[in-house]
Amino acid sequence: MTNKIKFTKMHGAGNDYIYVDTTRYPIADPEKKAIAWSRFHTGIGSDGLILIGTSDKADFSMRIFNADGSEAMMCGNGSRCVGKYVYEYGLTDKTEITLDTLSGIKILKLHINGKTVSAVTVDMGSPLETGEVCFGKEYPFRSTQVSMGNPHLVTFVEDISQIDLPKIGPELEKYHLFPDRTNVEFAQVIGKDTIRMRVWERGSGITQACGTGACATAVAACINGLAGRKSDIIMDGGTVTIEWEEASGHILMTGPATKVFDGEIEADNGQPK
Ligand SMILES: N[C@@H](CCC[C@H](N)C(=O)O)C(=O)O
Repeated sequence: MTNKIKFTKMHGAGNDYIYVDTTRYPIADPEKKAIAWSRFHTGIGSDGLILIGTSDKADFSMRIFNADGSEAMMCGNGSRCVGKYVYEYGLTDKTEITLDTLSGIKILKLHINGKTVSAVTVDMGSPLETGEVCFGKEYPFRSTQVSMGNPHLVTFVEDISQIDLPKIGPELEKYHLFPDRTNVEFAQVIGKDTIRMRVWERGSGITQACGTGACATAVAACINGLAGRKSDIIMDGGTVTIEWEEASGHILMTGPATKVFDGEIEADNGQPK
């Protein structure tokens, strides 16, 4: 007998994940499912898998698995989509939702348009660690490390179109200074408080957008005097607005959340027998 699981494909600025309500469909071996289902030819195709569940500390919980099966502490774009999912699928009628993640409890404020959620503002908390990295002769730039619960390495360059992201992304992801690997962002200031950013994500490769990466980029820009406390981060798949609140020290991320389709998959699809 096959065990069918209902899922929803959603994206935040093009960063696409498979979402499963685990209160209805508990998922065994999520690491293996993330690998199998994220594959484009034999699975559903995605940047990873996001599990929505219950929590004794918050309204809902979120777990995020990259396409290589590794579990991450936080997902900015995913958290906005979880807000849209729980509201539009009737799991809550609240428009302010608490979300339990491995990186702490995040507060989601839903922007409602009729019966749908058009955008979400997430209080991402404070950036945890920041620091400068110099690579000496190996790479001719200075980068800024920022933790948004998960690790980011942000490098500002004069011309982002000159960056060979498929080559340098995986090299920096696994660079010896980063034992837990890192997400890699290259960014270019293109106007006042307007930054173009491209990302190589730890565990998923090039994605169209990264929410925590956008937060890290805005923080790095502010620390390095390249932007003020509020900036627009333009990524391949869309734009998010990041505000680093002075009073609280928290980062507020506002951006879109979009449903693509609902589907059903056999639980063992794509997995080695
Ligand atoms: N795309 C996400 C981040 C997903 C996790 C990341 N690849 C990691 O391993 O830390 C986002 O929108 O924040």
